[in-house]
Amino acid sequence: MFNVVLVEPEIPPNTGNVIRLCANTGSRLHLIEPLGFSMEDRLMRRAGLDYHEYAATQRHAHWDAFIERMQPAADRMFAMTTHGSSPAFDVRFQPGDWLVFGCETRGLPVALREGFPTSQRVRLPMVAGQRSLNLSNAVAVTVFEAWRQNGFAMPDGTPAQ
Ligand SMILES: C[S@@+](CC[C@H](N)C(=O)[O-])C[C@H]1O[C@@H](n2cnc3c(N)ncnc32)[C@H](O)[C@@H]1O
Repeated sequence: MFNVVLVEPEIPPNTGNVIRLCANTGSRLHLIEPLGFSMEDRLMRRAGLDYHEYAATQRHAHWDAFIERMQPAADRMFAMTTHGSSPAFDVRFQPGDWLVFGCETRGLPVALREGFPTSQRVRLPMVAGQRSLNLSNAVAVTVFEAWRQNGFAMPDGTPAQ
């Protein structure tokens, strides 16, 4: 349904959580390398993921390789960032949208973030003075909001159970 893009994630359990979230919501996951860990990392293994949960995960050598391979529509990509000016709950998400998240310590690279129109730099609300949400929590909130807006439909049009 949606495409989740993690740019250079660093912490295995976060990516493990996102792999499971994508499997549970019918989303595709794109991991932009370099990753801060091996997919065989014991902390990834500890996430206890089943083989089928990896099925919707693709790795890309770097951002430009991702763009060249997937050809995402520029107007349907959203940079999820604490520096965003568009509140996530005001965006009208569509099936197939690309939701782009930064890494745990650095967030999205500034040049990449500023390549998005301000209307596509999207923020989740937080209490004033807080720094950021955990990466996998930010992905979960965003995917469920996007999915909710689209009636919790699956790619083949059937409703979720
Ligand atoms: C732990 S945060 C990164 C924190 C980093 N120190 C920074 O300043 O961006 C990891 C990612 O989660 C997403 N995220 C976390 N909190 C968010 C928020 N309030 N709004 C939008 N995205 C958020 C962003 O994609 C961010 O790059």
